[in-house]
Amino acid sequence: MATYDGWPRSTALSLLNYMHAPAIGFCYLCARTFGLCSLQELAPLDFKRQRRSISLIFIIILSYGAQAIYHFSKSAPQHAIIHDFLVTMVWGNLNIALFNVTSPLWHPFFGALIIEFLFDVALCIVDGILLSPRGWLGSIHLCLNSLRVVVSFGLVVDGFILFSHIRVENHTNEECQSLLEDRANGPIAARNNDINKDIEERQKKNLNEASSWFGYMEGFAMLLPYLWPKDDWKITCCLVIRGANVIQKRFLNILIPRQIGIITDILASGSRKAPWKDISLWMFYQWLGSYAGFGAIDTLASDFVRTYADGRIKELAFSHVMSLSADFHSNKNSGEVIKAVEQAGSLSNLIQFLLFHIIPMLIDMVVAVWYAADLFDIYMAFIILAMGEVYIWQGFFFTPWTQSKRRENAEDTRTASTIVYESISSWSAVFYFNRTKLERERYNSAVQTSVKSLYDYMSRCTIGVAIRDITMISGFISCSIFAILQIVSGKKTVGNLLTFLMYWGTITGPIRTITTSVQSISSMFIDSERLFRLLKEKPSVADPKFPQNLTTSSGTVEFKDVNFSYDIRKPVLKSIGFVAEPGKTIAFVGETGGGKSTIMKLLFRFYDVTGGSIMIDGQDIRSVAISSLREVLGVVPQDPVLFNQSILENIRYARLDASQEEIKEACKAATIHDQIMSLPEGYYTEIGERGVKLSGGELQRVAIARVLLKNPKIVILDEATSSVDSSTDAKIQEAFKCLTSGRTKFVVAHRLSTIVEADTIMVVDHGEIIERGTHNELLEKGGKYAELWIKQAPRHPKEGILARAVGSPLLKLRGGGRKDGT
Ligand SMILES: Nc1ncnc2c1ncn2[C@@H]1O[C@H](COP(=O)(O)OP(=O)(O)OP(=O)(O)O)[C@@H](O)[C@H]1O
Repeated sequence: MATYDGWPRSTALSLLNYMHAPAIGFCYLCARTFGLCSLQELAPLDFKRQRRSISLIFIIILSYGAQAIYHFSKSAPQHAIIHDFLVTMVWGNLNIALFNVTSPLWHPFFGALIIEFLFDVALCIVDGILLSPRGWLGSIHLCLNSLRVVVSFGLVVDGFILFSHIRVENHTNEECQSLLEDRANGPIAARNNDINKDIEERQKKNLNEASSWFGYMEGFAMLLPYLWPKDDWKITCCLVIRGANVIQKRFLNILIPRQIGIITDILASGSRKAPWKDISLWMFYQWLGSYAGFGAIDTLASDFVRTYADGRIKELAFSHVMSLSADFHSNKNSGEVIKAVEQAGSLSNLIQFLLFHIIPMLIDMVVAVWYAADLFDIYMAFIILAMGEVYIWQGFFFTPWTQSKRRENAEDTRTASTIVYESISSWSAVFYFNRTKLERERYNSAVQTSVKSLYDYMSRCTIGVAIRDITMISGFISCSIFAILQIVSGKKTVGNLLTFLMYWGTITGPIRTITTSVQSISSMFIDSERLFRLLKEKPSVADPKFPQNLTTSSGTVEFKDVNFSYDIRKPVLKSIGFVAEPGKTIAFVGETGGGKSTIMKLLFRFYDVTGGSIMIDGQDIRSVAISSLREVLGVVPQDPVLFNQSILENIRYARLDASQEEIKEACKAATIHDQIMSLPEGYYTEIGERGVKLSGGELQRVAIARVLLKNPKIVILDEATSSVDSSTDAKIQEAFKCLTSGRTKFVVAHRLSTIVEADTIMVVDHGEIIERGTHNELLEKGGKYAELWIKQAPRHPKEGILARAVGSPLLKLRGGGRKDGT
C-alpha cells in the first residue's frame, strides 16, 4: 500500500483529505443559495442525461465506499477514512437531490463536479505518483483514484456541453432577432417586452409560491412589527426569557447525561462513598431543565408572545380586509376570507416554531455529532451521521407523498365549510326552492370526501413514521454494539456508554424534529398561504399619498366626462357629465341595468372612474381622504344592510354619539317610530341577520332614519321608497324635503311619480345620459322618459299622471287627451 509517512507529502495528503468534502459541500451550497437569490432559471434535464449523470456519480460513490473498506482494513490514518466517509456522504446527498428533481438548478452541480475533478487529479498525483505504491492493493488504490479522475472529467465535459447549450439557446434568440428587426421599435421588440413581462410575472409568482422561501420572507418582514413591536417591553422581556431558555437547554442537553456518566464512573471505580457533590449537581441540572425550573417561566413567556402575536395578526388581517375596495368584496368568497382571518394564528405559530425550535435543533444536531465523537470516536459520529442522513432523506421522500393528501384534505374541508356557510346564509333561497334535501346531500358528500382524504393522509403518515423508525432502531443498535465493543476492548468506560444512552434522545430529537418539522412546517405554510394571499391584495381604490380632508362649502357635485367599466371588455358608463347644485334634486331614471346605481357608487368612490373626473366643491374626489368623502355622503340603498343587533344600535350606526331622542326624531321623520314602539321590546328589538325580522318597507324606513340621523351634506336615495306604500311614501317624501333643504340630493327611481318634482331628471340608457330636463320638459319632448311615463301611467290613475301628460306629443300620437283638456 501507499506510504503515509514523511513531510510534506503526508501533510499535503491529509490537507487534501480534510478539505475535499467541505469544499464540494461549500461550493454547492453557495452556488445554490446564489441561484435561489438571483432567481436563476431552472434548466430541465432530459431524462437520459439525468440518468447518465446519476449513474456516473454513483460510480464515484461506490469507488469511495470501496476505498473506505480498504482504508479501514489496512488501519489507514484517520484523515483518509474520514475523507472517504465524508465524500461518500456528500455525493450521496447530491445524487439523491439530482434524482429528485426534473429541472435542477444546474450551476451548483456543475461547480461541485469541477471541484471533484480538481481534487481527484490532485489526490491522484499526491497519492499515486508522489507516494509510490507497494503491492497489488496499492495498485487498486491508484486504479480507484484514476477511475474517479476519468469519471469526474466525463461529468465535467458533459456538464460543460449542457451548460453552453443553455447559454447558446439564450443567445440564439437575441442574436437572430437583432439581425431581423430594429430592436427598439419593431414587433420583435414588442415580443421581447411581452417575454420580459412574462418572465417578470413568473419570477414574482415563483417568489410568492409555497416552494419559494422568498415570498414568505417578504411576508415575515411585513409581519414582524405586528408580532413583536419594538417598543413593547413586555414582549421584549418574554423574548429575552425565551432566548435564555434556548441557550440553557443547549448546555443542559450535554450536562445532564455527562453528569450521569461521571457518577457511574465513580461508582464503577469501586468507591464506597456516594458522590454527593456530583449527585447534587445532577439534581440541580434536572430541576433547572424541568417544568418546575426554567420550563414554566419559558412556557409562560411563550404563551404570552404567542397569544399576543395571534391577536395582533388577526387584527391586521381583519383591518386589511376592511380596507380593500369594492371590487375585492364583490368578487370574494366570504367563507374563504373568514377562514384566512381565523387562520392568522398559524402564521405566528410558524414564525415562533422556526425561531425557537428549528434553529436550536440545527445547533443540537451539530453538537450531537461532535459530542458523540468526543465520547467514543469519529466512527460513532459517522454511524449517527449515516443514520440521520437516511432518516432525513426518508422524510423528504415521504413528505410530498403525505402532504399531497394533506392539501387534498384541506381543500375538501374548505369545500364542506363553504357549503355550510352558503346554505346557512342563503337559507331563504333554499326554502323557497325547497332544496333542503339537495343541500343536505351536497354537504354529506363533501363531508364524506373530506373524511376519506383525512384517513388517507393519516394512513400515509403512519406508514412513513413506521419506515423511518426502522432506520432509527437500526442506528441505535449499531451505535450500542459499537460502544459495547469499545468498552470491552478497554478503550472507553461504562460511564461513557451510560452518557451516550442518556444522550441518545438529544441526538435523535433534532433528526426526528427536522423530518417531522418538514411536515408540520409545510402544513403551517399551507394554512398560512391563504392569509399571505389576502395580505398581498392591494385596494384598487386608496387614499392619495398626502390626503387632504374634503372641505365642503355648498356641496356642488360635478361629473366631468366620466367613463367607467367594471370589466375592461364591457363599458358601463360613457361620457357622463352634469352639475348638481346644492338644494337641487337630480333624479336618474331609465331601464334596469342602464348604470344609474353605478353613477352613485362612483360618487362614493367604491370604484375609481376610468376616464374623466368627479368633483365636489371643486375638489377631485380622488385627491381627498376617502373617509372625509364618505362622511359628507348619505345613502339609502336599494337593498339596505342591517346588523343582527337591536333597532336602536342599527340606527345609531350612522352617528355613534347620537342621543336616544335624536334617534327617535329620525324614526318619526321616517314614519317608522310607531311601528317600532308596537314591537314587544321597542327600540331594543333584535332584528335578525340582515334584518330578516323586518318587512321590506320597514327595513327601508330604518335605513332612511339612519340617513336622517347622519344628516349628510349630499344625499343619495337609490330606490329608497320602492318597498313602501303610496301614503307612507308621501310622508317620507315630506321628511326628505326637511332633510334635503339646502343640500344636494340624488334620487335613483323606477317609480317616476316619486321624482316628478325633481329639478333635473336624467334618463340613463346603456351607460349614457340620453335625455335631461324637468318632468314637463321631458314629457313635452316625447322621448324615452315620456315612453316610460306612459308605461307606468295606468298604475297610478289617481295621481293625475294622465292629466299632467295632456298635450304631450306622445299622448297626441297615441290619440290620447280630451278636447276639453280634462
Ligand atoms: N360589481 C359589479 N361587477 C360587474 N358588473 C356590475 C357590477 N355591478 C353592476 N354591474 C353591471 O353594470 C351594469 C349597470 O348596473 P347598475 O346597477 O348601475 O344598473 P342600474 O341602472 O342601477 O340598474 P337597476 O335599475 O336595476 O338598479 C349592469 O350591466 C350590471 O350587470
